Amino acid sequence: MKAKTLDDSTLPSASWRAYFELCKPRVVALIVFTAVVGMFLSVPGMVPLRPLVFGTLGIALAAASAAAFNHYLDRHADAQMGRTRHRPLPQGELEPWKVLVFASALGLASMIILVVWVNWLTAILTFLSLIGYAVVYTVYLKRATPQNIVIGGAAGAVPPILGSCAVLGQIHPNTVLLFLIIFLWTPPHFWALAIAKRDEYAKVDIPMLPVTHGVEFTGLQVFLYTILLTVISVMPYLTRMSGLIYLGVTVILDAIFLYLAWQLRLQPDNKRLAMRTFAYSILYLMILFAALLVDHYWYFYP
Ligand code: HEM
Ligand SMILES: CC(C)=CCC/C(C)=C/CC/C(C)=C/COP(=O)(O)OP(=O)(O)O
Repeated sequence: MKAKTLDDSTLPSASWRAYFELCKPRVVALIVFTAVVGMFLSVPGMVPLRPLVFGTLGIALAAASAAAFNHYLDRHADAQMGRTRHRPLPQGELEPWKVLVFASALGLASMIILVVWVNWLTAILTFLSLIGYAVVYTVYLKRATPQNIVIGGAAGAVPPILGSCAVLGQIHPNTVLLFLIIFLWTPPHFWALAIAKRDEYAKVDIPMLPVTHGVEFTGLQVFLYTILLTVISVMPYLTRMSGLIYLGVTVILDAIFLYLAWQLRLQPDNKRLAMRTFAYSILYLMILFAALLVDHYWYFYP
């Protein structure tokens, strides 16, 4: 544990910042955004207020809980990697038992909100995503196979289905397409970062693809998954779920992603390029989901 001084974790604000960081706020923000888009795409007009407010809150709390469990369970590996060394647990800003209580409390609050004010199906599916990420991925898959993020990625791809379920009480077929988009986006998103950080993963014996199969093979996989992503990303237009605004935006987004992934395939040792591809992947998903939303309402309120 770090010595207590007046200018760090002993101050309440520093402690709140640490708890906030446990929730991986930026990741959770994008996850929640995909869930909210799933809600809006399930109805022609405005989403009823109750599922909108409580569904969003319940899903956000579950994702934050999963993130906090991940901080707790990975605290030893996190202490050894430059990218994660600054986190609250490796820094000794919080004691592990407090993080466990915090993560459990968020998870419990999420379940109560979803069961009482939303519906059982959303609560069950959200719970499965939480367990999928916090337990199946973090505890088992991450250290078991280089396909860890492909399988574990399913948990992060479910939120649009959760959003839709919160509104309709059932799974809308359109949101399965949104699930597939995030599912196929995850490998290029993460493997681009893993190429850049492969030495750190090797140091802590985590079998990420660039560690087990090298950067050339990983670069090829990033490119191939980006092609699959391109194909699935135009499906909302082809199935008439979305219109020309969505198609126009997506084609541009895909072209840039394909270009970056192709470059990465040619120069898989280029860490700067790998980080640029990773950063772009986040922008890609954000803009694609925003385009789905704008497109949906453009045709209802032209
Ligand atoms: C198994 C699935 C996934 C894996 C393994 C993964 C992995 C990662 C990693 C290692 C980082 C870097 C975090 C850091 O350095 O603090 C990251 C960042 C990020 N990820 Fe993912 N991710 C996954 C799924 C998702 C999903 C589903 C979303 C959202 C829909 C998402 C959104 C983000 C965002 C927004 C960031 C940037 C965070 C920041 O700037 O602090 N990720 N991801
Ligand atoms: C609805 C619901 C409950 C969703 C949960 C999904 C969720 C929180 C996904 C987060 C994805 C993510 C940041 C994975 C990285 O974990 P990592 O351990 O590989 O990365 P790290 O080394 O940065 O911690």
